[in-house]
Amino acid sequence: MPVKEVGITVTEHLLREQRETPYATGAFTQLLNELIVAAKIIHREVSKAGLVDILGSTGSRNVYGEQVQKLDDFANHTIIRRVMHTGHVCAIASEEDADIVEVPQEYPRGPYILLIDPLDGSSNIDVNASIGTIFSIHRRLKDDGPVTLDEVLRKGSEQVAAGYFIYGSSTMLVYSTGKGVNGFTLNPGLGEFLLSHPNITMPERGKIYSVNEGNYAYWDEPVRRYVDYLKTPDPETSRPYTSRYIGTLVGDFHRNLLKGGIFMYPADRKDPKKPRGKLRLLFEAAPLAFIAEQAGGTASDGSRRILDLEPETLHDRVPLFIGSKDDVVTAEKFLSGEL
Ligand SMILES: O=P(O)(O)OC[C@H]1O[C@](O)(COP(=O)(O)O)[C@@H](O)[C@@H]1O
Repeated sequence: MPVKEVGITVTEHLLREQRETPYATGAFTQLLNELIVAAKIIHREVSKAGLVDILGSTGSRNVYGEQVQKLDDFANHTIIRRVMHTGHVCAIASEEDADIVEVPQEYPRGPYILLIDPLDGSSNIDVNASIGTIFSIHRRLKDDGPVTLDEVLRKGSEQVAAGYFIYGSSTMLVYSTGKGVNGFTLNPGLGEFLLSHPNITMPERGKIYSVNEGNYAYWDEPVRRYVDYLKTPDPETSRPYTSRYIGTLVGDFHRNLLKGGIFMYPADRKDPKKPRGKLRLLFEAAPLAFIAEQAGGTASDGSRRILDLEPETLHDRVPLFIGSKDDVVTAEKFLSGEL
């Protein structure tokens, strides 16, 4: 792969990848281009959120019993509407929808299944902190006919692509099709995502840890010991690590992707209904694990590789330890009792 030219548009980058993919039909490029249009529309609403009636809740609750924020709803419908008519997807699964959203038979349908967390970091929408959109793309198993749940409940290692948009100090797209990770920044003047972070690689070990320490009392003992270890001074291992926690998975992951470090959302005993933590395997953990591994990092549930986990239901939750390889491996050693 020739040296990436910073500043090329994401469409040019996609077309180059397409040219290097013998069986490519252009369907994937067009699907991602529609996702990008949806993200630009969401970016526009996010950037003026304080001025228009799009903050606050819709008053309804999602499949997890969480308040649905207006921007959640807007993002969900914007993505589904844009992607539905491309002719390249046969089904969409969203964190905000209880069931699979199948593309009606009368619509042109394609080989891809799109999974989305339309607006990640809902708790940060009203306070102007970074939020994001996470996506994961699978190729369907069957040639046609109704899409069945087993075609959607797939291991993360079967993803053909994954990525996220982050709406922060700038709006960025970070994605991978399994050939490394690249980052693009939206130039609002041009309305184009331009290559700004070619071939992102995650440092082997970081100096940052991100976790909601407010849950400390509810963690298992090994998790507490690991976090205590990170806070214990030892210059040789750059400890104590610095604590950083935005409370938006995409934001915390993105920082650690660029600077190194570990993000954790361990299982906790706070809510017996959620023994396996808060984050969703299909919509959050698997797509970010795909990016992490493509950038030389890793992701586990504390003992097993996230990309090997077989989802049982659409809305499975999973503990998540993701980031620099050495840091996640050390965390796993604490959780297994080796350390
Ligand atoms: O407020 P908590 O418990 O620390 O949880 C924060 C985590 O929950 C999330 O907001 C969950 O995602 P959603 O906003 O998509 O529901 C993550 O982005 C974030 O890492």
